[in-house]
Amino acid sequence: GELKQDDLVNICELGQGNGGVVWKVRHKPTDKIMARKLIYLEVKPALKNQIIRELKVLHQCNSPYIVGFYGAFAVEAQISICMEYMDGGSLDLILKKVMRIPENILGRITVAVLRGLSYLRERHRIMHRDIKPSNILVNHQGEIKLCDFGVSAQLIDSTALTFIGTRSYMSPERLEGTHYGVMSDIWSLGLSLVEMAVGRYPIPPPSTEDVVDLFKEDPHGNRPRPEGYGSYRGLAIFELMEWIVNEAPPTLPRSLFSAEFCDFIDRCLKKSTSERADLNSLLNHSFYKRYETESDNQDVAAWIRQVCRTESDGTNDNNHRRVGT
Ligand SMILES: O=C(NOCCO)c1ccn2cncc2c1Nc1ccc(C2CC2)cc1F
Ligand SMILES: [Mg+2]
Repeated sequence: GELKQDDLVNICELGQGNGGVVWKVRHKPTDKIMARKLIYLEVKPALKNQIIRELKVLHQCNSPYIVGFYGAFAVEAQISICMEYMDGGSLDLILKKVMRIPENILGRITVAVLRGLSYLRERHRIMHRDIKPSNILVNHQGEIKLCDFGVSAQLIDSTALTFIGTRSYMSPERLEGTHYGVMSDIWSLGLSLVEMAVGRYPIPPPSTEDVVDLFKEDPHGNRPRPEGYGSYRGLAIFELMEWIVNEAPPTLPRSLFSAEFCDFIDRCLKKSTSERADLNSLLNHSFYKRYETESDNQDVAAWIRQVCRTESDGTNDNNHRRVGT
């Protein structure tokens, strides 16, 4: 049945994105645990009703690679989007816990994102529009799913001016304001994978010694993160956008990653959309092929357990309390 505010009980806050806050809630009538995103919108009632109507299309968005949807409603100026609770959280938070994500896990993430993008395009004729680590969620079953994609055109229009992220995963053509499409999602995927592989936002690209330093292991096999590690101390947002449009795209260091992974990234991060790989060619790339055969999610489930265990019992040096952002 329809979700309504009075049936939801707050358990704890899961996070604050630009323009939205997400709560872990319990739906009393069904005792179901959900994630409830609240988006503050001062729009005329007609537009609010249109947004809710457009969000209801999410009931038809059923894929193993898309976060489940329970319902959407508006109370005054707040839009609520109630979705599947993913107990492993988003990949940006995971990345803060570990130094970087191993290539085999990035391969499984790549399979899930490409299959999620294909599902959205083939079945719903939409692109994601906001691929980045914080919009890729995982759970303890080892499932990897997409959220926060542009299903409601009116919500996109109503929030276009406020939802500018702090760091840009936007493609050069999108930053230049020319037409863009799912090719822009491919750029964002490439940039997100480089960030998760190296352990820091990749623009401006880390120097070779930066990367060697990022990968230096102490004898115990991992290194506590020094202050400010991973948190982006570089360019201001406008300089960053200029860099993306004018400078060469980031690449992966070939000495630390497989040739297939490096090639996959290079094809995603072509600045010219005509040279950039499209969805179908990536679904035939050797890097994707290497991981698409996995029949279950046990490898990811084991990794998530290990990451969450180290965070809880603090066995891992990675968990030194980090100051700064
Ligand atoms: O939340 C968003 N941006 O995040 C910025 C604010 O933290 C956005 C943006 C544009 N959108 C256009 N239509 C929807 C959304 C949308 N939210 C959203 C989309 C899909 C789902 C699926 C059920 C999983 C959940 C969602 F919350
Ligand atoms: Mg988000």
